Amino acid sequence: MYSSSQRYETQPLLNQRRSKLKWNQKLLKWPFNGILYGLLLLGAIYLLYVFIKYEIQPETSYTTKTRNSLHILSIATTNDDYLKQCAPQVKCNPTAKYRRINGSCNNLEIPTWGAKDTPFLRLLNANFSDGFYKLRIQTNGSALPSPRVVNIKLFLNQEIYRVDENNVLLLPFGQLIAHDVSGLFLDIPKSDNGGVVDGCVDENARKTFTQCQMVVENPPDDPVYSKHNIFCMGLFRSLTSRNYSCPLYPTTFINNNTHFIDASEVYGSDENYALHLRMMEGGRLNFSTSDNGQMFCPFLANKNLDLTVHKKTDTEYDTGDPDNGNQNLGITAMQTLYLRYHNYIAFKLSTINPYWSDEILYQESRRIVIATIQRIVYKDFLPIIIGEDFQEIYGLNEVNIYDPTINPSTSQEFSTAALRILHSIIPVQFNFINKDYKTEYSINITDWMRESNLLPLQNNFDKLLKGFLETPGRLVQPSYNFYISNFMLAKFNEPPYTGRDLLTIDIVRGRDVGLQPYNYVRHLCGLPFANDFEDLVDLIHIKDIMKLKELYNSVNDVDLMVGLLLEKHSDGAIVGPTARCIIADGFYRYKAGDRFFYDVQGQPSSFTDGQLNMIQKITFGHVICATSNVDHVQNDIFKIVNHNLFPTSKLKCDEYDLDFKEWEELNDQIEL
Ligand code: HEM
Ligand SMILES: [Ca+2]
Repeated sequence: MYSSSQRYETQPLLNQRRSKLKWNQKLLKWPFNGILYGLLLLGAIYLLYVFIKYEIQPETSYTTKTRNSLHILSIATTNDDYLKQCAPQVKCNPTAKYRRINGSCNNLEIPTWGAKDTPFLRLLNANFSDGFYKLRIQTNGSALPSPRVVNIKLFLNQEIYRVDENNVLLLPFGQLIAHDVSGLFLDIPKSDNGGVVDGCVDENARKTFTQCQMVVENPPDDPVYSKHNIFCMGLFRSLTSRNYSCPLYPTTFINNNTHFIDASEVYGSDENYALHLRMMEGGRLNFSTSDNGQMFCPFLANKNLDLTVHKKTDTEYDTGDPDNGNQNLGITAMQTLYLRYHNYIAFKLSTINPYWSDEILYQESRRIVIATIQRIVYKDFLPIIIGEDFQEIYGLNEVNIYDPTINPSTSQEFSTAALRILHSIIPVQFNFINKDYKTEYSINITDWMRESNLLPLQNNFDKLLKGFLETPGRLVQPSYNFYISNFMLAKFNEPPYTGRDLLTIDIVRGRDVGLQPYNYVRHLCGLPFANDFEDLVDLIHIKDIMKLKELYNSVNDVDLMVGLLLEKHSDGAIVGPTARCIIADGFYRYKAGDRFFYDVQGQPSSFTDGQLNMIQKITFGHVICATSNVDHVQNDIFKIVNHNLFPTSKLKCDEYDLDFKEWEELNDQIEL
């Protein structure tokens, strides 16, 4: 499968072939040579069949029209198994104007492509030690290094304290998009009395419950946890297709959200859930109001989330992403922003078209919200991540590129490794900045996880947004901040050392879902296959290569997440070439594989020229102005603009008005 590893074996193979020839010549004299050659012929035909089926036949993606030399093809052989064995029959209405909530019927030939509860795509076949589900081991048969040890040796305390030219807003927006395209749920084992089984507390559970196989032992000399007698991290494996009554081989993982960039974190990925978020009046989404009259996602009382998480209060919000919408203050702020934006547009449309039904107002507003998110992703966000030039030559700036042969699914390599590189931009703190550009206070992100009750107090939402815009971000780097690397999800009122290590989790999650090691993915991306550790020197610093050598037995064992974090960044990008390749592949799929993408023409869902023109004027700045009391926004929304040095360079929110007249009297038949 991996041609370069074969290439390195060329010499011995030739020798073998020479000796075989002599053996074959002897065989010619053998009376049964006819049978032998018959069998050989059959074998050759079979091999040819396998080769054609699995290797030569390109992924049904990328037609000649859109394909270019930077694009990669999935060479996994299992991606169609779900379609063959488990995909439900779905009836689609090809003239429907609005995308379905669960993402089905986007592709009319393969209606489940990109839908909620369908598998992540694999770019390379899964890698499990038993070929099916057991965690990967090293090529020499020994256990892989503990992910916590990998973190300690390579990344912890290696922080670069230089600030970025990008601001903190890149973080919550990036996380919003991550949750739009990916939702991997945990398989939490329960005991007979319904309690969560913790593999750290109960060592037997590690044998009884496969879900507990991922428990991470912290080393006895752990620089942080050992001081507090914490020797174990009780992590769980992810839900598999088996949990969805689809027993695929090898183990396959399911995306709980729609794969498309379709604001599923705002509206939900499930029809009933989406209905429950709606007010059913004026096209609006349900909301709660704070003491000072501001709009927030509906407050929920006494919601029992994760048993392992202690709560300071019961304030929580009902969002389209019940799993993650409350995870930290940043993401909850984004959820709030987009709830408000939806209701703002619904209100605008209702004043233009007072006779529109709730349904039309909801769907048209949703369509506009999705379009603006897609625009921000491709215009502002992605160029920062993969670099403007690369984005251009990859073809990601081309418009109207829908291609029904492209599978829009999120790849496992994308969501469980490449995009997670951006966990390194998580800062220690969020700042709350007031109208006078003064930081009123700061909070540690890790102290307030799953506890977003600060948000509706006073003008905190506005100050937090201002903080995102005005605080320089943390540089992408091969090290997560010290708090998220040790104290994530630390329990309130207990010493803060009970927390988790996000980097350890990211490494082990890659093993959980069976990602191939770095070397193979790097090679898929067109980079030279490393024959030994030293070959990594093209992209990885020699001091890190030395550490890799101490940790791993072979260069073919290095975890994907680890290699991606260590790679030198590509020109103009904030990630290295392998991460860039996987990320670009993902965003290409979300655009070229989405029939409802906002700039697609000639579909029942297409915007009119006038509407498209207007959509193209909506920036993230506009969204922020429309939904908050922030009064100035920078043109380049993710960049730091020093207010004291350039006091007039920002746009004033009250000069920012967009009208929706292009939607006026749009009384044509709307098919749902
Ligand atoms: C304060 C900010 C953030 C925190 C606290 C955070 C934390 C987490 C946690 C705890 C997980 C689940 C880990 C697991 O069990 O496997 C996760 C998953 C993930 N994160 Fe983040 N994250 C943050 C920001 C970001 C950003 C900025 C990005 C990228 C732009 C990102 C991308 C992802 C992705 C792709 C996943 C996998 C999602 C899935 O498949 O369910 N995260 N993050
Ligand atoms: Ca989605």
